[in-house]
Amino acid sequence: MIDYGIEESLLALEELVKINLSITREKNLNLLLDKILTAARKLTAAEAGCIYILDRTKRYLHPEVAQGEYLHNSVVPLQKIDLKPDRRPNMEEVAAYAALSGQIVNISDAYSYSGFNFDDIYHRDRLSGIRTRSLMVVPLTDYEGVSLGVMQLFNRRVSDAGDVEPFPDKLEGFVKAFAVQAVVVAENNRLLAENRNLIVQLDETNQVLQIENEELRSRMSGKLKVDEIIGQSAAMQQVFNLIEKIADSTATALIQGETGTGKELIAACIHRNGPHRDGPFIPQNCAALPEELLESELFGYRKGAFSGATQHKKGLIEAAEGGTLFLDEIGDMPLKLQAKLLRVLQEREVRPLGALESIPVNIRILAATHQDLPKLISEGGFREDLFYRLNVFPIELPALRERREDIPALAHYFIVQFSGQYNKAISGIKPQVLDLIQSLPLPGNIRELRNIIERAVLLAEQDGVIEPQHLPGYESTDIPVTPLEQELEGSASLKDIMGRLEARVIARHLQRHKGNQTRTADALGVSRRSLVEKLGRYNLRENSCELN
Ligand SMILES: Nc1ncnc2c1ncn2[C@@H]1O[C@H](COP(=O)(O)OP(=O)(O)OP(=O)(O)O)[C@@H](O)[C@H]1O
Repeated sequence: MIDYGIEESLLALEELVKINLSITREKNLNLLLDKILTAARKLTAAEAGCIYILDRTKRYLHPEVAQGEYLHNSVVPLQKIDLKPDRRPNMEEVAAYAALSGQIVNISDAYSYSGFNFDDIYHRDRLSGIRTRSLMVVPLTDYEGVSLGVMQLFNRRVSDAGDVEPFPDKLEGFVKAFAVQAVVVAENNRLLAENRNLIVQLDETNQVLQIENEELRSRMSGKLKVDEIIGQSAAMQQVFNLIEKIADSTATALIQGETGTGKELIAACIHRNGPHRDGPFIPQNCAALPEELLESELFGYRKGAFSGATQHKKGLIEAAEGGTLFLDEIGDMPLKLQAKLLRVLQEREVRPLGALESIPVNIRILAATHQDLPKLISEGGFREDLFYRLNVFPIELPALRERREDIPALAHYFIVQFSGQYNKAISGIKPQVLDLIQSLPLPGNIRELRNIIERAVLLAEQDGVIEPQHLPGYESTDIPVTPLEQELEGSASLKDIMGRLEARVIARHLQRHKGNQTRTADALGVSRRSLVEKLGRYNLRENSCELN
């Protein structure tokens, strides 16, 4: 044990450095707290001690470690301490007082001091037969005053045979400095542990999602291969059921859904699972080309069919032989081409521009649209007969907002995809980011979600996780607190805060106007009577001269 005479300060400092080194190496938070307490007891020659840690709500101090015969094995276990019983600061309980005020409390004899309620200590002493005399209560705060908890040290006894002594005042600064160091180490430790937990949690979530997905796929894919299509929602399950029913046939299907809901993906899935799977899958967007060009793209032409036709060109219908032609945005197909397409569907043959003969084709035709085709029919923009031909098997794809439960799995899927593409090792996404995404309107559906995740992966740390600031247009909802607000917010109510602010402003103006009430009232835009009333209320009268 160390006694702090002036000449022994150097020795004590050396001891402090040793202790600091040993606690810096400790990774387990509880063991670390235990080491901190051992060290503090050594520094102060305290017979016993304990550490309380503040919980996340900042409301309760929880006993974490206790040392010394009558605390450690006590028949009365240490209880958690409420910092604000009945919403009022608990200034009676010494540990609560130290935590709330940030002050060290140093008491030479608990039995002759009446400033705090020591009933618990007296009760424990009665049961243990040990008398608590001196105690030092140290708030565990870091350099910025952020509180971790409180350390209590009991009964300074410099030698085993000696009496209990008060803790010397000059020890306070020393213990406080030690506490700050210890808190920083503990806080870093806690953050590290939290980070590790978070990563483990993310890994677990990923694994769960992966397992769920695999299970789902194996259930679905008794026959159906739905790789690359994420969708555990009931709405998507229905879609998979439908696909399974038609996949075996060569039936035409009309896939309807908003932009970005995955129409092309579903079409490719039908193709992959159908009898034409070994043939080509050829997609063509009917809205992407003007009429003539679309016609020659789809139907092809013979040499000399028109002025620029210098050689034969096979159309996509012919090129899709033995496979699937996917006509996206079919609602935008011009009426003339609709008539020609109907013929292909009915006759199963195609006649290129300028050809005399038709060519038989064995293809599957799938079509998709985001438009309301019956409405288009009623407006004369779409052929009814073609609609019925295509609509043999309608598949309605739900918007992403109708199946938000799929968002986490989709997000993870895209994270993996883009992490690979951009050579990053992103390990997951924070739950609150998923919450944020799930609350977005997402009119662009899965394509929009995919873009959001691609951007987030690019912005995230090389081996980090996706955080809120990686989302587009993210603004922190934490409004920064000014130092003045911080200071004033110690007051209990808004009225109290406003009062203190008003008093400060008036005092400052009074000072500026050398106590002259009339000029101060003018400057503040209030009547002199009102100013006088406020001066009384805030006890500022002596700062002003009434006769001016
Ligand atoms: N269920 C899904 N699982 C994984 N990725 C999906 C899913 N649905 C769509 N995607 C992806 O979202 C993007 C948009 O999908 P797709 O092009 O199939 O939508 P679309 O409905 O055909 O869009 P548009 O109407 O604009 O043509 C693609 O990158 C696709 O791979």
